[in-house]
Order: sequence, then C-alpha cells, then structure tokens
Amino acid sequence: MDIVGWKFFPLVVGLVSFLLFYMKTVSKLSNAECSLLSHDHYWIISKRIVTPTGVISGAVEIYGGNIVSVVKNYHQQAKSSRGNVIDYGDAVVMPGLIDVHAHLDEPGRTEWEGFLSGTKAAAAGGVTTLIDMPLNSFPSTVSEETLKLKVNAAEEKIYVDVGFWGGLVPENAYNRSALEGLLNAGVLGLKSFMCPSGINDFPMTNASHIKEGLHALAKYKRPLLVHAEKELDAESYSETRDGVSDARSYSTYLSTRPPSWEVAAIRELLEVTKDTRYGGSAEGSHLHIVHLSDARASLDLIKGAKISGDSISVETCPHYLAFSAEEIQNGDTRLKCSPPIRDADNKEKLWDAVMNGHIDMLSSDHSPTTPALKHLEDGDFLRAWGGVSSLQYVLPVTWSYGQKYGVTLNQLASWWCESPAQLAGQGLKGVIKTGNHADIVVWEPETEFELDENHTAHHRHPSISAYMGKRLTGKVLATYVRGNLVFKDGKHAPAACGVPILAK
Ligand SMILES: NC(=O)N[C@H]1NC(=O)NC1=O
Ligand SMILES: [Zn+2]
Ligand SMILES: [Zn+2]
Repeated sequence: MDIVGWKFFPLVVGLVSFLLFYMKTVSKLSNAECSLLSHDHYWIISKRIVTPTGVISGAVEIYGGNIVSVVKNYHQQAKSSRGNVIDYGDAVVMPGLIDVHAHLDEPGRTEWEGFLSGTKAAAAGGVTTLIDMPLNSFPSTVSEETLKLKVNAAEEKIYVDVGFWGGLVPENAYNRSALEGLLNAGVLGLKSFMCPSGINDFPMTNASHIKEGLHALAKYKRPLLVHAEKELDAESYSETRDGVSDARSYSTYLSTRPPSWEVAAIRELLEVTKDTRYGGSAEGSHLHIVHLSDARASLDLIKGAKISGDSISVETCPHYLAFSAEEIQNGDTRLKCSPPIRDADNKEKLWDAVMNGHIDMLSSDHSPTTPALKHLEDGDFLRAWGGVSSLQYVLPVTWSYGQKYGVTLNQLASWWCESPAQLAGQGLKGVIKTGNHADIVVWEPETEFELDENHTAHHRHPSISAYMGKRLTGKVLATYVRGNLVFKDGKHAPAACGVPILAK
C-alpha cells in the first residue's frame, strides 16, 4: 500500500467494522429462526386483551418487535384489508409475565437447570422476561467479572429476555468501587440474604452491609432484594437436624424456621429502610422483600413501613398461595423451601394481602436442583435442598388457585407483569400499550389440563416440579417476545433469540 493508501487505512478499518457490526445486527433482527411467524408487521386480535384500563375487545398491532397501536372494537371488515392478522377469538391476550425471581443456575450448575431449559420452560409458561438470581450458579454473580461470565453463558441459549441481579455479600458491601463496577456493568439491582443461603460463595449480610448496599444503589435508583429470615435459636435447629425428630415429617422441618425468623429480619431491615424515605440519606434506593411467607406480624411490619413512607415492596410466590403445611405429605420434599409454606390460615391471610394490594407482586422463586439433592427417594426434609421448581406453571397455578378468591385478569397482569416491570426498571415491558415491547402471552383461562407425564415440561428435572400430578386451569397457546413468536402449540422457535437485559 502506498502513502495515500495508508492514510485511508483507519477509515477502511472503521468502515469494515461498521459493516460487520451492521450485518450482525441486521441478521440478528431478521433471523427467521427467532420466530415461528414469518412476518414482522401483524395484528393480534382477540375479544379479551388485557390493557391497563381494562379488558378490551380489539387488536394489537405489532411492527419491528414493538406494539405500534392498540385499537378497540376491531371489525371484521378491517381485518380483511390488513393482511397479517392472527385471530385468537376469545383467548386472553395479556402482557408476558415478568418473573423477577428465578435461579437459572448457569454457569456452574447446569445439572440443576440452565439457561436453555429454564427459558424454554419460561416461554412455554408465558413468561417473557426473567431476572436471574445471583446465586446457585457458580461462581455467584458478585462482581463485574462474574456478571460477564453469566452474560457469556446466556448467549444464544435464552428463549426469553433475561436480566440479572447482582449479589450483595460481605466481600463487596464496603467496597463502593466494586459495587459500582457491578452496577455499571448492568445488574438491575442487588440481592442479599440475612441468613445462610445454602451456597458457600454467597455468604449472608447483616444490617450494616445492607445499609451500605442501599446507599450505593441510591444514585442508580435500583432496588435491593432481600431474603428476610434471621436465624434465631440456631441450636435447636441443629439438634433437630441430628435426627431427634422424624425427618420425613413436614412439621419437623416447619418447626425449624418459625415466623419469628421473618419478623426478626424484617424488624432489622426497617431500621435501615428509613433512609429510603423522601429526603433520607438513601433516597432513590428501594428495598424489596422476596418470598414473604408469614402473613401475620411480618406483613403488619411491612404495611407500617409503607405508611411511614419507606420505599419498600414485597412479593410472595404461588407455592405459598397454593399449598398449606397441613396438606404436605410426609416425605414430599418437592415442597421444601425457605421460608417454609405455613398453615392454612396463614395462606388465607396471604391471599387477602395479595388481593388487597399489600403484597405488591408475585414471583416464582424457581429454585430447582437434581432429584438426588431433593432427596425424593428417602423424603428427608432436613437434608433435602430447599427450593421449589415451578417456573413453567406460575400462570395457570395463580389463576387456578385464585379462582376461589375471584382473581381478575387485570390483577394477574398487575402482580405478574406491571409491578415486576417497575421493580426491575423495565419501562418498556409489562403493559400492552403503544411503544412498548411486544411481549405477549396468549392463553385460554377456561381450558383445564392434567399435569402428568403426558404433559411436556421443559424444566431440566420435571419430576421435582411442585405441581406434578395437579389438574390446572389456564392453557398457554402462544408466547411472543419482542414480536418473535417464541412458543406456539407446544413448540418453540428454532433459535433462542432472547436478549440479555443490562441496565445502563
Ligand atoms: N439458594 C436458594 O435458592 N435458596 C432459595 N430456596 C428457597 O427455598 N428459598 C431460597 O431462598
Ligand atoms: Zn430466598
Ligand atoms: Zn430465591
């Protein structure tokens, strides 16, 4: 190359790299394998579209992955003139579910779940966005570097969009630059435990770590999620473990984690959440209590904090709403989780709190492991892994068990779509409205199905599913993620085109 050629060399390199980037992006967007539909401009019509202002009969117009219009009373005549129309009749068209609490366990423990099986299960269940927990994978997501490992592991394996919570642990809590590195790298918020997590590289935090975490989060306006149980009387816990009582009996396990553990943790948290109030030293941060089980004193404390102006929210999970301690059979370790599923009266109180908006949202806390570690064979509640496998079924479970309480479609959308989108800072998701991502689930609320071996479960280990053997109401027909039809009539799209969600 002569002198003039060299002069243009950087320009040529720039042009080539731009072209490569452009080709990669365009080929990604137009990748026919991403969707079971061949067009990217179409209308979905239905007599029951769940919008923030109520359930309407009409059409949702989708173009380039986004919702470009929502119209009421879409007539048959208009239908014929518009080309690509998918008529779902009276099946429900709702925003895709956003599960803010799932453990996908990859990298490091793909024998437990993994991005591929976990997000296939999500898509089959109408969940269009998952926020992955920072623990149960190995290593735990507690630094910029370990977040990169997560994002790399997810590449081309996710059928739905996946965001990530980062871990707040003693090692990074006082290291502001490490925490900011993790936040700048894109975690949507932080998560910590007030009791041992069961995972060696995810140690518990105390109130002072949590205070540091909230102060770091304030300028990012992102939340801290906390597993709120505090070990009291750990002595008697270990005595029970040593086989004094019947380890196959659920009540043995239940007595090891009383409601007072939740109360003690929440009391400590509320000392710190005062800082999140308007004008407080951590204003801008938010504290979210995960998987509340105790609907008595713990819930009262949370209600009080909300009244005082703390920036605080709380979730519970379908397994606390579907089951009660009284009905858990000896040895049925599928239902072991922490905090534990409590008595039937507590379950009624939980439903009451969900129906009245005192519990803000639902999440799966999908936390599977292998059948061996779940101790299905010997039914030992004290040795079994604590965690419920449920991801694919959260929509029909909430709907089926909610019938008795008169749950509405708009309530479902609030608990599973709108509020979780807000918590995770996903302003373009969770609601069917113009300008938002076309993340949609189409389902039949009246169709029942048997969850037995003839039903295709996509979880890595279907046998540990908490709902296996149940008859449920509410069948998912189709799932759209940013306009891609990723699941339809039991089949997934050929390629996994979900994207990692990184906060900016
Ligand atoms: N490590 C982990 O997933 N723990 C979860 N399991 C459970 O039942 N409660 C949890 O916090
Ligand atoms: Zn937890
Ligand atoms: Zn969890």
